[in-house]
This record gives sequence, C-alpha cells and structure tokens, in this order.
Amino acid sequence: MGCGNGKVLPEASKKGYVSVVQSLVAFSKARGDDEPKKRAEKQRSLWFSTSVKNLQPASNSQRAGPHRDNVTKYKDKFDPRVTARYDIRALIGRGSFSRVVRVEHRVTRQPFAIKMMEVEAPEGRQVCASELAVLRRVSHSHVVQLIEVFQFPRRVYVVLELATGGELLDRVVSRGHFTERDATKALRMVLAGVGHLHNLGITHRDLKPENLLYYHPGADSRLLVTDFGLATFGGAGSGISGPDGSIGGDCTGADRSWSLRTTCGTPEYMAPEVLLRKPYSCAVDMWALGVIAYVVLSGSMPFEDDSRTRLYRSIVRGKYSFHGDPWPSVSDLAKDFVQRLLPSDPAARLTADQAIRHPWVVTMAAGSSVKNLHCAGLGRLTSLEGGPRAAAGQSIWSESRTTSSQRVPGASSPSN
Ligand SMILES: Nc1ncnc2c1ncn2[C@@H]1O[C@H](COP(=O)(O)OP(=O)(O)OP(=O)(O)O)[C@@H](O)[C@H]1O
Repeated sequence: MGCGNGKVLPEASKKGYVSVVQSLVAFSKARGDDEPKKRAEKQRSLWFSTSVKNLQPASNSQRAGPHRDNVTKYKDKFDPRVTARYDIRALIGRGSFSRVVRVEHRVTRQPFAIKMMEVEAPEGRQVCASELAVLRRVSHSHVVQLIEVFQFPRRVYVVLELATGGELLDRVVSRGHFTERDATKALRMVLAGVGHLHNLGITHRDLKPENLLYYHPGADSRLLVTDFGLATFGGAGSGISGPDGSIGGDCTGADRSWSLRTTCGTPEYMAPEVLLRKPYSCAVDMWALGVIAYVVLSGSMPFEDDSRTRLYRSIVRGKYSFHGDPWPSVSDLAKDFVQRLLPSDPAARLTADQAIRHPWVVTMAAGSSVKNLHCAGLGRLTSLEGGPRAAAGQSIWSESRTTSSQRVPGASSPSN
C-alpha cells in the first residue's frame, strides 16, 4: 500500500523525500513498533531459506507468522460495529498504515478481507482517502472490489473481496515453471484492470508484482490489481475530483495529459519522468508494467542497484539489457513488448489498450507455447523477494502536484 519507510535514505537530500520519510519514521515510532523493518526481515529470511528446487512460497497468512496467534489481540482493536457484522478470522498482513485481516460475514459466512486503516496521522489519512476514492469508483473483474466501508475518526475499515491465491511472483515461483503463455495470461489480466483505471482517469502509481493478487489458488484464477494508496486521478477533461482535489480525465489515447507531479512509487518500478520530477501521466503505470513484464519473463529486475542513486541513474538513462539467461530463449515478440513499455519518452510507450493488442499478447493467447522460462530465472525470483522487494521495494511518495502540459523528451532502447 501507500507509503514507504526510512529505507528511502539515499534520496534524503531531496527536500520532498526528507519530510515524508521523517514523518513516516516518526509515525512508525509513535505507533511503538518497527513493523516495516521486521516485516522486511521476515520476508528476507523466508525467501533466503527457500531452495530453488523446492519452492514453497509463503501464503499471506503464513507471512503474518506469529501475528496469527494474536488474532484475539487484533479483534479487540476492531470497532464493535464492525465485529457485530464480521467475524475476524486471521491476520493476513500489515502495511504502513494498515492491517489486513480475513473475516467472515456473520450471516452469510462469506469470506472477505478487511483493511483497517489508521487515519489519525495526515499520511494515513491521505493514503486512505486515495484508496477509497478509487475503490468507490471502480468496478472491474481485475480490480479488487470494495464491499463496504466503516468510517470512524481514528480508523477506517475497508471491506474488500478476499484474494486467497497469493501474489503474482509467488505463483510463478511455486509452479516451478513459467511459460510465455503464462506470462501473457497474467499480463492480459493486469492490462485489462489497468486499462479500466486509465479509462477512468486513474493512475495507480505503485504497480508492482506484490500488488497483483490472485483471487483464488486455482490455475484459472482472476488476477486483481490492488492497493490504491498512491493512486490518483490524473489528466484533464473528465472533471472527476481526486482525493487531493486533482482533476481526472481519460488517459487512454496518444494525447495523454501531463498533469501529475508527486514523486511516488516503488524505486525499482518508477518511471524516469517521475524521478526527473517532470509532469507525468498514467504512462508511468505502463513503465511499471514493462518492469513487471521483464521480471516475470526473466526472474530478474531490469534496473537494480544497491545504491539508490545509481538505480535512479540507470532508470533515467533507460539502460537495461536482454543479456544472460533466460533471454536467449525468450521470443523476439516478448522482448518487443517489453521494449515498447520501457522507452524513456512516455509518449512513446504503449497505452494499456495498445499493449493488450500487442502481437505477443494476442498470439500467445491463441497459441500453445509451453516453453519454460528457465529455472535459472525462477531462482532469481527468490533473491528478488529477499532483495529489492524486502530491502528496498517499498513505496515512497513525496511532494506536491501541479498542472502542466509539458511532454518529456528523450527515448531509450535496451542494450541487446
Ligand atoms: N483484498 C485482499 N485480499 C487478500 N490479501 C490482501 C488484500 N488486500 C491486501 N492484502 C494483503 O494484506 C497485506 C497488507 O496489505 P496492505 O495493502 O495493507 O499493505 P502493503 O501494500 O503490503 O504495505 P504498504 O502499506 O507498506 O505499502 C499484503 O500482504 C497484501 O497482499
């Protein structure tokens, strides 16, 4: 979900980051815990102890680990008006400003997820407002569905459809094999969900594999776009008001509007124009999808560096490569798809509607390619989980927004 933590340090010289990072650290201390750190450590040890041959990804509830035994403790924190309607069953996980629990409706016995959001601090309030503004507006089979909301001064309880199928990468790893067909199947669902958001003038701004959840564990499960804590209504024209007063608009055609300026996202998935603090559009989501496509195809990150400064530099330069395994066995069409999502010039990137019609996506859907994308790639996913995701792959956000109609110049191509 929403905001990051104190790990966003190399960028501390940038004014906006400092204030947000400091306030988040202060918020975390005020809560009396160092949860993000603990969570990252837990994930790291979980994944590093997993062998490539016997990949058993942890379910959300396993990740909660010891917290599971503390359900009673969390039950007490829930407002009685919520527990009168829903039976709290288990803790699924925690975000920077939230706890997510599995619940059962007391009458229908239907399972749901409840995201309990702390809204006392301004950051939590803003994340919650973004999340609700989007969820209340969206209804799509590939976007997590809002059921109902209980709003109180200190806490907001967001009842959501329950996703039990795990995260995108968990599934890639747990199956032990992954084909281009599997990749296009997953990407088609994400593109459908993201295309719907963009049609409504919504930019997600934090697309990454952890925010893509399967509805159920079966092979035919829907994949859901989740976590709208950083989402915004960007663009111009439709007059939809975002939680922060921004004006939304259609973001689907070549004539995208360039009106957002807030620096936010998860470093490894951030588009160059965001890092350069240029006005940007929903094309930043398409960049993130390019990174996601690269990851599911290869098990490695296109842009990765322990130093955040160097990471940002490589993103801004648009330098990534198709060297090493499994790229020689990946089809040219798949590489073309990635390339068309990762030009530095956002105007040159495919839109969601164009991407879903890309020949790779279309032909793979119709075809029967079952070529495995190498166990080597899958092995790297385990270290990815312990690496950028756990150590640095946290969302960050800062700064203000303005309206502008500037376009961002410059294109890039990968070194093949
Ligand atoms: N509808 C849902 N069904 C099942 N699990 C969910 C659902 N929504 C969120 N989760 C899981 O709950 C956990 C916490 O999610 P949440 O969105 O609150 O925070 P986050 O994105 O993990 O962290 P942060 O807030 O720091 O970005 C995650 O493991 C997430 O996958």
